[in-house]
Amino acid sequence: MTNLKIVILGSGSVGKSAVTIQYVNGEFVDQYDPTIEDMYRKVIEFNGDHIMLEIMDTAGTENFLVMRDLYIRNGQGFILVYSITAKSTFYELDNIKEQVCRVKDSTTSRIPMVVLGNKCDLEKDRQVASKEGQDLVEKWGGNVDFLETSAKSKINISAAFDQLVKQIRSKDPSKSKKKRTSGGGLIIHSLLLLATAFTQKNVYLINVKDDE
Ligand SMILES: Nc1nc2c(ncn2[C@@H]2O[C@H](COP(=O)(O)OP(=O)(O)OP(=O)(O)O)[C@@H](O)[C@H]2O)c(=O)[nH]1
Repeated sequence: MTNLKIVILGSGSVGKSAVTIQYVNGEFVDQYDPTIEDMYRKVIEFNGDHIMLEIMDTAGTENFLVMRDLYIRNGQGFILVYSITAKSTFYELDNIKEQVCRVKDSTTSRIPMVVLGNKCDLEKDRQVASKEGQDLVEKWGGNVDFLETSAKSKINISAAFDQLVKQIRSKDPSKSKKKRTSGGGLIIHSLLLLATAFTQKNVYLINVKDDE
């Protein structure tokens, strides 16, 4: 089974955990409990294949920002979340996107990325117009998807992850490389995979939540 590593990024209290838990467990968490880091797993079917999603829900609070580089390095796809009720969380996305591109040493055209304007059930408290979200991803270029979501009302939650998986599959650089990989290349590739798995074990062991 293929494993895909997804990282959820965004400021504190925008709903990263709520979106993830709604997707994985189908329930809405009402109370606010700041995340340090949590890892969730969910098996999905995509184009006839079974895929294990490993979803890393990261900390939005300042104290844990140094960990972000590590998660980004290991991630294959990124969900950037802001809250439509807090303008500052929207402004923060430019920095987060830059950080992802810097750590991955790549651009949005090659990095699978979806932007979520969460808490869209709170229309009366809206501070960020839908068009601002759409304009942001257009400014970034590279076919980044944008959706407004509600973890509470279960709006666009599955769609967000589906779109990300679709991007990971279509932007996957290994697909084009596979054809050209020689025997030596394969050994190096396997060693790299082993090294990555070892690093990830250390990272993910901190606090693993598992829906299995
Ligand atoms: N109305 C509404 N509330 C939401 C929604 N998503 C999250 N919340 C609430 O917002 C608060 C923060 O949600 P979390 O999921 O903990 O936010 P977070 O981004 O993981 O926060 P950190 O762990 O600090 O990074 C909680 O009280 C949630 O119940 C939503 O879609 N609608």
